[in-house]
This record gives sequence, structure tokens and C-alpha cells, in this order.
Amino acid sequence: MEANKILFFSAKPYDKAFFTQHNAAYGFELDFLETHLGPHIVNAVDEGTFAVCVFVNDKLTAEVIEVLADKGVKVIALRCAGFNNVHLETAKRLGIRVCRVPAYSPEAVAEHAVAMLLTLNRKTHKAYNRVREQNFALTGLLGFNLHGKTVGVIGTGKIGRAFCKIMLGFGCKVVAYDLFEDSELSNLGVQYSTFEEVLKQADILSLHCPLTPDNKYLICQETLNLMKPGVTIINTSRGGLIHTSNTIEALKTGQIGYLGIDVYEQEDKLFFKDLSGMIIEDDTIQRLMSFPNVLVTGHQAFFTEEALSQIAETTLHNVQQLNKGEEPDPAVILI
Ligand SMILES: NC(=O)c1ccc[n+]([C@@H]2O[C@H](COP(=O)([O-])OP(=O)(O)OC[C@H]3O[C@@H](n4cnc5c(N)ncnc54)[C@H](O)[C@@H]3O)[C@@H](O)[C@H]2O)c1
Repeated sequence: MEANKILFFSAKPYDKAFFTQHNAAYGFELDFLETHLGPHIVNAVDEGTFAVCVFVNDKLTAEVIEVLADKGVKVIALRCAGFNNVHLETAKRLGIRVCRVPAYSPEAVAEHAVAMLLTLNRKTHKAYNRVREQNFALTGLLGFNLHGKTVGVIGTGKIGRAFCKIMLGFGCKVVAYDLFEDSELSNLGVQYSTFEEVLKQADILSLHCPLTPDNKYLICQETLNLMKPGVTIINTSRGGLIHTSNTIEALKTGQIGYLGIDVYEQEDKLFFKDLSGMIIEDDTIQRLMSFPNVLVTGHQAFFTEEALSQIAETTLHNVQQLNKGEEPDPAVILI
């Protein structure tokens, strides 16, 4: 019988729910493992597995991919956009196809960035706790309007574009920096400028560019010094864009007025896990979480029903095409 099984790694209950629901139209055999894929578990992949379905923290090293090839696995299906965790050369050499979900819901991430901003500027995170203790006093909850403020956007791809449009709707002035200018956004009123100029003008800065070797620690002491005192920074992109200890110093001096982060450089040891009963050894995240003007969420910007539906649908569609010997869209196929 032809292999029809997809084996999932790092599977959470919500992955199981959305993939099971969408699979009704595809009819694959689905098997879900909670563990990450790595050398410790790859031997458990059984023969007859057509595809492994993986997420951001699974480790598809050359060694792991060689075992997958030995087991007859034909496809590595990433249920995310990024693919820095897959050794593509080995997959290519061994004839394993690699597909991904390049875009699922830019609005999900853009709207989360806005949610973080609105939480910080109106202190709703504090108000929520306060009223639960029947404290209806307003002292300490003074916020500021977004209307009329200058919002700096770094990266105006799919997510940055959606974010710019929302901010224009709030009546903000939007200044942006990208390697490529988007004429649709310029026509809507977004003003492109140099990176330094965006930093100098922004009351609020939101990061929407990918992390590359060239832009690691884009936000560091040097660039923080260019910004307006009391600037608000939102990062829903990648933790490595921000130099965390420089940021903590800038929070202490007030150079950063508010910080909202959905991503953190050392997040792979923390995020997507319930550590509520554990001692966290990472003092940096503990220091960050101790500031009243810092909001941390655990890489949840993508986490909407619409995005999870799209991820399941695109992934199953990709695997089905490869299973039938059809060639998927170039945007989804890496190898
Ligand atoms: N928090 C989450 O849940 C989540 C989910 C999805 C994506 N993301 C992050 O969001 C990022 C953006 O996603 P996208 O779908 O908009 O990507 P995209 O490829 O559509 O857009 C990225 C944009 O950044 C620009 N860019 C690249 N390097 C730059 C630099 N050094 N300075 C300024 N601009 C630069 C590119 O030209 C492009 O326009 C992803 O790379 C990922 O890191 C986070």
C-alpha cells in the first residue's frame, strides 16, 4: 500500500484539532507526537511514513534527515514560514522534498502588534488586575493617544503592510524603512525614509523585518541613542533583532518608555511550554517581566483561528500535491 501517513512533531492540542478537522477532506493517516524532532527521537519514525510535519523548534539536522531518508520519508512539511531549522542541502541530496506555509495571516500578527501597543499606551494590563480587586482608582493609569503620533515601521512586507494600514486608520503619521518601497503604501500616505530617520522621528517603533545575519541587534545601544526619549518599541518579528541587555538599560533610564515583545532571543527554552511550576533560570526574561511598562507574550501573534486554519489547509494541500506527484506552487516548495 502507498505510504499515506503524516507524522507530526511538537504537536500541541490545537495542532491536532485543526489538522484533524481539515484532514476530513484529504484522508491522510495523521499521527501526533508532542516531542520535538531531533536526533533523540528520529529512530521512532516508522517505515510507511510519507511526510513528517514540523514546526519552528524542531531540529532537522543533516543527521536527522539522513535517518528520515533511510526510513523512506519523502516529504518534510513545515507548518510555518521560516526554514532556518532545516538542513536543505541534505534534503536535496537525499531527494526529500521540503514545503512550507509562506503566508497564513499577516493580519493576525499585525493585529497582535496593535493589541500590544494598545495595552501599553492605555495600561489595560494594569487596569484588568486593578478592577478585579475592586480598585477603580485611575491614578497610575494615565495613557496617551495614538492619534497624531508618529509610528515608525521597520519592514513593510506582508505583516508590516497590514500594520501600516491599521496605524493610518488610527490617524497616525506612518514613517517606514524597508529595502524595497511599496508604492501602494506610499500612495496611502506612508512616508519612506532612511532607517536612522525613522528611528529619530518615531514615537512608536514596530519591527516587521525578518532576522538576517545583517540585522542582528538592529535595536542596540547605538540605535537606541538615536530615538526619542520615552519611545515605545513593539517587536513581533524575531527576538534577535533586539539586544536585550541594552534594552533593559534603556528601560531603566527611561529612554524606552514602553516595550512590547512577542519574541525573545532565548525563547526556545521558554515559549510554547507551561513552566508555571518551575524555577526559571533565565534572569534576563525575569528582569524584563518585572518592569510595569513591559508586556511579554509568548510568540502568540500568529495564534488565531484563521491563521491555524490556513496553516492546516496549506500544509495538507502541499503534502497531497507531493503525494500525487504534482508540483506545488514555487512559493511553498523549498526543495
Ligand atoms: N510573532 C509571530 O507569531 C510571527 C509570525 C509570522 C512572522 N513573524 C515574523 O514577522 C516577520 C515578517 O513577516 P512577513 O510575512 O511580513 O515577511 P515578508 O517577507 O513579507 O516581509 C519582510 C519585509 O522586511 C524587509 N526587510 C528585510 N530585511 C530588512 C531590513 N534589514 N530592514 C528593513 N526591512 C527589511 C523585506 O524587504 C520585506 O519587505 C518574519 O520574518 C517573522 O520573523 C512573526
